[in-house]
Amino acid sequence: MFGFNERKTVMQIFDYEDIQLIPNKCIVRSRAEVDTTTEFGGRTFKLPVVPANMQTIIDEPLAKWLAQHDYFYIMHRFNPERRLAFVKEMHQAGLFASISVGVKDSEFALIEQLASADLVPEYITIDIAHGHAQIVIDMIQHIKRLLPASFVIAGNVGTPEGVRELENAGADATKVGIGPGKVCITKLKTGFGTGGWQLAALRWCAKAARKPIITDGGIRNNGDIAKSLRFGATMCMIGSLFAGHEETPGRHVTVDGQEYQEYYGSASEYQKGQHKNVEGKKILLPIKGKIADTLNEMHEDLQSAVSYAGGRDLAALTKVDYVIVKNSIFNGDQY
Ligand SMILES: NC(=O)C1=CN([C@@H]2O[C@H](COP(=O)(O)OP(=O)(O)OC[C@H]3O[C@@H](n4cnc5c(N)ncnc54)[C@H](OP(=O)(O)O)[C@@H]3O)[C@@H](O)[C@H]2O)C=CC1
Ligand SMILES: Nc1nc2c(ncn2[C@@H]2O[C@H](COP(=O)(O)O)[C@@H](O)[C@H]2O)c(=O)[nH]1
Repeated sequence: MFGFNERKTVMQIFDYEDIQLIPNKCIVRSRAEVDTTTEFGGRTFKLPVVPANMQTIIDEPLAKWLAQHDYFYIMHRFNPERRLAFVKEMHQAGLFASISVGVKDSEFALIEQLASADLVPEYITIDIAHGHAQIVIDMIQHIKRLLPASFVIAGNVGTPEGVRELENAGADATKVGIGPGKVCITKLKTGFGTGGWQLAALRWCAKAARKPIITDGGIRNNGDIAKSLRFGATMCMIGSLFAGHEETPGRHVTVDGQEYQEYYGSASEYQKGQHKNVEGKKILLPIKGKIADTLNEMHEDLQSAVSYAGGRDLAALTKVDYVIVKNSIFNGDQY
């Protein structure tokens, strides 16, 4: 499958399910030798993975647990009044603070309040559906002016032009993915986005990027993490694979004797409390057990992937050959 980029040159269009990576000769005696750590924003994390900054995926106790165990986290922005105290509490506990902001006037004011209180979050993520926007550029510059030591992640975008503009404005990393999420309906409601070709969009954006990219949405299997690194991601933001754990905060519901957890979009009516500009839905996922077990399995699968790549750390994944085996648009999702 082929499409055209902005310069009208032909590019290949594919998604996670369409790609298979090609093995190289193994150079480790055991997968346990493989190092899956990654450096991001001046810290080293155990995995190139971050749970989505959504209300049914992360809360403050889980954020604290992730930081204590050397995983990257981004706290969501849906308890806006808690963020100042959250930064203070994380710092008092000797942990890094990583918060999300929007772009409303009150969010610009929050940055001013943090600066006046001399509270400097190590990471600030600007979390907007359509991140290729002047208001996001304004917010990046506002943060860089008042909190220059914070590492700023800006998004979401879906084009090289979006990546470059946010980087040029001062973003330290960009987040790529418009509409590939499991509970996303943007592609159906608006006709726009990277849903169905997120991996190709990542590749397209990564070719233009000079700073790290977080790929966001569409990861359905642990092998998709290795594929994301192959096509240019430094980090993978994941919602649905983390939804439904004992520690994730979605409400539990019982249907026909089976226990489920809610996973809903940040632009769903469940998040917003009203049916306005809805671009997200709610699904129920069976309870999966402990998040530590899922992270451990991701670690093992990624170690195995690196061994297939013929290396001993994540850099090996960035160079492997691949084949495109098929193509489909919905990535297994239904409206
Ligand atoms: N990654 C993705 O594909 C998507 C993610 N989301 C998530 O949903 C949450 C809510 O996002 P968002 O609605 O941006 O947050 P906000 O409600 O904070 O809106 C962002 C601001 O941008 C304006 N805006 C203009 N055009 C758009 C547009 N096409 N989409 C969104 N805002 C627009 C909004 O004004 P006004 O409301 O008046 O238009 C508002 O002032 C976020 O957590 C986001 O990550 C939502 C959709 C897609
Ligand atoms: N279009 C929408 N996208 C959303 C919404 N809420 C969150 N998201 C995005 O999805 C990913 C998680 O994707 P997954 O495939 O791993 O489940 C998340 O990080 C957001 O970028 C929404 O309401 N609409």
